[in-house]
Amino acid sequence: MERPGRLLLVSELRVRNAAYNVSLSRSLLTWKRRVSSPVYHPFRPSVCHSVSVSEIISVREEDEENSSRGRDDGSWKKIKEREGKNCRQAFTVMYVERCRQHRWRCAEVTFTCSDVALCQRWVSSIREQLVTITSRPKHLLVYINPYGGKRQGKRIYEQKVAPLFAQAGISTDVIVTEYANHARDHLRTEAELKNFDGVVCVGGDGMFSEIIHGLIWRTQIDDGVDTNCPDETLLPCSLRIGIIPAGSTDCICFATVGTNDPVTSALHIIVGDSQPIDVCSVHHNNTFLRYSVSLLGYGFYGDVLTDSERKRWMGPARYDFSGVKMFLTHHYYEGTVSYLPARGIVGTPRDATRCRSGCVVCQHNGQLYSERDEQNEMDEASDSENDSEWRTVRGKFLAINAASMSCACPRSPKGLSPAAHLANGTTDLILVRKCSRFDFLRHLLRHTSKDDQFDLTFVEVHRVRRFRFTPRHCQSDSDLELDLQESSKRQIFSQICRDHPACGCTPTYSSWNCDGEILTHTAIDVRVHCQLIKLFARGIEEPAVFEDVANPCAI
Ligand SMILES: CCCCCCCCCCCCC/C=C/[C@@H](O)[C@H](COP(=O)(O)O)NC(=O)CCCCC
Ligand SMILES: Nc1ncnc2c1ncn2[C@@H]1O[C@H](COP(=O)(O)OP(=O)(O)O)[C@@H](O)[C@H]1O
Ligand SMILES: [Ca+2]
Repeated sequence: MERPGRLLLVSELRVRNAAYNVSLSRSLLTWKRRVSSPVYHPFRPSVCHSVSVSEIISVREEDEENSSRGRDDGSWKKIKEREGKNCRQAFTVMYVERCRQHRWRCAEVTFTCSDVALCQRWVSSIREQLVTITSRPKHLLVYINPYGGKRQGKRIYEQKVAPLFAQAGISTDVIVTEYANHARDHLRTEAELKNFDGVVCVGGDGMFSEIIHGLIWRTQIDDGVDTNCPDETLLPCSLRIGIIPAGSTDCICFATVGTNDPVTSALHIIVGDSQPIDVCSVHHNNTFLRYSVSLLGYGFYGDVLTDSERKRWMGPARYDFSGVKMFLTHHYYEGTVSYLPARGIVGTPRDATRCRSGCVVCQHNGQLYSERDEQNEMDEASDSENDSEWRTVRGKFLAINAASMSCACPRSPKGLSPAAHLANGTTDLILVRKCSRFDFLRHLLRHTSKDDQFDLTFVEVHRVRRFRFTPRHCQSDSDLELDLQESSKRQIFSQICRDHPACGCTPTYSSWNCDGEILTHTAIDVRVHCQLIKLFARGIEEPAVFEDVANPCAI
């Protein structure tokens, strides 16, 4: 709990019908019920509330108009009734209240006082403090995908988010997209970005992906960066991005906020949170393909996505249907994965610690203390040049997943890589080798339980800065010769399979699932760009310490 510092204002005000000592400092607004009797009363807890100024959404003076209309909760009406016609002055403070499971709500408290001037002084003092918070956005560009998830994006925005933005004094330009890539192309070519303090997307991971593609492209083009070159250092985007979850998985929102709740996301935007995020660039033969911030998955997750796109009419349930189907199909894919292990970093994918709000590892870009200075001097391109560092794994895989964040979502609350960091400049490369259906099910089920999904002989995980994948049929001749023996065996079986298509013979290629969008190429070169973008988020908060909950004013 923050200490209040020098008090700016202290008064005795009333909340409902009780007298409170109310104080305002630069960091805290506190209201504590006055105790009429000095005798200690063990069964009447001292009622004391404290709100960080940074989490006050707004303050409004209650006026005649409000009182005659009667607000939704009727609180001012009740005050008027209690106080009679000779009414008192009142003001209402709206602030963030934490609920269960990382949800935030907008709570209100109405203070009354007998003196008009005092009431106005309170309102203006609180407003003055809010104005000093420069990280809060004032103008936002909002894109709504009306087609994602359960097709509720527009309703969610209009009913749950727009009223909160209005209350917080945020003005918006809203665009409801009319086709796929509308938002991306608008950001690339039309949007007057200098007029905005941030961009908000209402939709799923695919909609978020459109926004980052537009913003990253715009930032690089403005500075003449060649995005087709995988070794180019990309420039970070200055505008923050807010995600109002209205998609099917909403993994990026869940993994950065801890819940998929539109009101919580709106409040994180209003208070001006900022969370840097790593971005992977995906190239094929020196041609840029896509960016990814959460999952790049080949094999199982690629197949689930491809199959589920044909069943969009099912809504989010399509993933469950295709998930079960692809699990039963049990396809594996051959290829070569090469990766550049992340050196000189804090942590491994097998750590018990988690990336949480204010993560110290991410604050230092994942670098060890001793390595930071060296890192500053290091030319990042040398990563790709130092071939001795690259490692190669060849084999048959059920899944190849690169998780640049935990990829937590309601289906898997701890995610594909629970210890992954949001902003340490690495991605966790998870290789699931061909195994029995039973073993693969054990691995998958561990995404939903406390058990370690990596503690299996056929699973390996590496924290990397860069990796490449080549499917077997794209490998060089010399590579292929190594597999000659096995190949002749396969030819016999593939003939049998052509004759009996129902035998379930595995296809040659899968597709890459790139944040929920299908990639057009299978051979890819992936590189992590540390903290390329920023979200209106703060990472998942640890649950409040018991002491603070029980006694919020114990400071
Ligand atoms: C048979 C038991 C299976 C239990 C497996 C549970 C594992 C679930 C892990 C899910 C990780 C999801 C990573 C996130 C990917 C999203 O970017 C992507 C697109 O999201 P959106 O645009 O919001 O729809 N979602 C998916 O690819 C869905 C994967 C679902 C797999 C079952
Ligand atoms: N107006 C639109 N009509 C059709 N597709 C759209 C529209 N706007 C965005 N899209 C595309 O919809 C796809 C799914 O969006 P997304 O927000 O990820 O929802 P979901 O989570 O249900 O997949 C994305 O590929 C996105 O580019
Ligand atoms: Ca999607």
